[in-house]
Amino acid sequence: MHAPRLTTASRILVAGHRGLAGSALCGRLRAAGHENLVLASSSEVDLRDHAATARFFAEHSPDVVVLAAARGGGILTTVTQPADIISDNLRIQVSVFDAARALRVPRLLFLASSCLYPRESRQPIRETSVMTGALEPTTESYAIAKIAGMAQVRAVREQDGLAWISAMPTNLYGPGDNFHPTSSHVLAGLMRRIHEAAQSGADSVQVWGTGTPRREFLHVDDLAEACVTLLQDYDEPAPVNIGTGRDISIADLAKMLAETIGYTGSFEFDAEMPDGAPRRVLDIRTLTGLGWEPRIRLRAGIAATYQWYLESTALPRQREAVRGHEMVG
Ligand SMILES: NC(=O)C1=CN([C@@H]2O[C@H](COP(=O)(O)OP(=O)(O)OC[C@H]3O[C@@H](n4cnc5c(N)ncnc54)[C@H](OP(=O)(O)O)[C@@H]3O)[C@@H](O)[C@H]2O)C=CC1
Ligand SMILES: C[C@H]1O[C@H](OP(=O)(O)OP(=O)(O)OC[C@H]2O[C@@H](n3cnc4c(=O)[nH]c(N)nc43)[C@H](O)[C@@H]2O)[C@@H](O)[C@@H](O)C1=O
Repeated sequence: MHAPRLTTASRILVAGHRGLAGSALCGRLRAAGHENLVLASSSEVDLRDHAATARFFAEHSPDVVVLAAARGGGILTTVTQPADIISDNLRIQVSVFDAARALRVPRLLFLASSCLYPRESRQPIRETSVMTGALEPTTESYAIAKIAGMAQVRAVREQDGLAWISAMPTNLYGPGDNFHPTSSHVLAGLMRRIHEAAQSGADSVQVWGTGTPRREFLHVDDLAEACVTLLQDYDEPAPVNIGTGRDISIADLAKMLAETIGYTGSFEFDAEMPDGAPRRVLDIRTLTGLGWEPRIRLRAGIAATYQWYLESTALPRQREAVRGHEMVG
């Protein structure tokens, strides 16, 4: 099996190109001269639809596929919508993999997730820990869909000899993130809540859970670079971790966000909300062994993301409010 080279002539289908990861990857590919991108939003092609996905693939005949489309969200989404999450993700994965397999697409990268590791994994988590223990209940349906996706990628690789690979990104953040109050991941959700508290002069901000869980945060531009490294240089059956190898408690993340935003109030921890996994930090030696390393330190990444948030979301909303329009959430 020889993985085809990624060239500027490659037709690269990025599924999920409007999302956090997909948009950063498209930016990275275009910056390197890859203009031959095959893209469709979910309203153009619903990837849960097996027949529509097959037609889309047949029409465009991609050489490379990156599956960055998924139904995801933060801990509250995975707790409250497990049935939608397992069904949509399994269907998206099966449609995309079957369509790519029918065309014998030679190169495919599937983005799984670090949340598929067992809850009590030894830290930092090595790739060999996949399926070695019970899952974290708050993300179980999402994790099982991702594990099934990785199994399908590996099975196609074995049966058909195609150079398909899987990666497991850690918690991502950056420009283009979802800042919705309930469906977002922690960094974007807290950034918005702390920003709004600073604007309104609130004395305290609510933080979900106990603040003790530890997470690892990777800027999405580093993720995009990691995807390119894997497409260029990795062709093994084992899935690869994408992270920073450094973690931080949620309480300390809240403090770092407050320092960036200039918020001087206090935090109230809501222990009624789920904590999720007690700790998740990845062993990234497989990826650093290929020459990739994370470049954006968390404090700098948070500052850049906050700047993006102000420019894209907060300032237009403030201008609307000044003009007397209703503020939209
Ligand atoms: N964000 C994170 O912290 C992490 C993400 N991941 C994984 O990385 C990948 C990318 O995540 P992220 O960028 O955050 O996700 P986003 O939620 O930002 O974007 C997901 C994209 O998937 C597309 N999509 C969803 N459902 C469908 C559908 N039925 N048909 C077609 N397209 C669909 C959406 O397209 P549209 O906009 O057109 O509706 C959207 O742009 C996912 O596989 C995710 O599981 C893994 C670890 C951490
Ligand atoms: C990568 C992985 O990420 C997800 O798992 P998670 O890391 O547990 O998700 P999270 O980012 O939503 O929360 C991290 C921690 O932070 C706490 N927390 C505090 N305050 C807020 C808050 O305001 N919002 C959120 N969302 N969490 C908060 C929260 O209680 C938890 O302890 C998977 O769902 C799945 O989507 C996935 O792939």
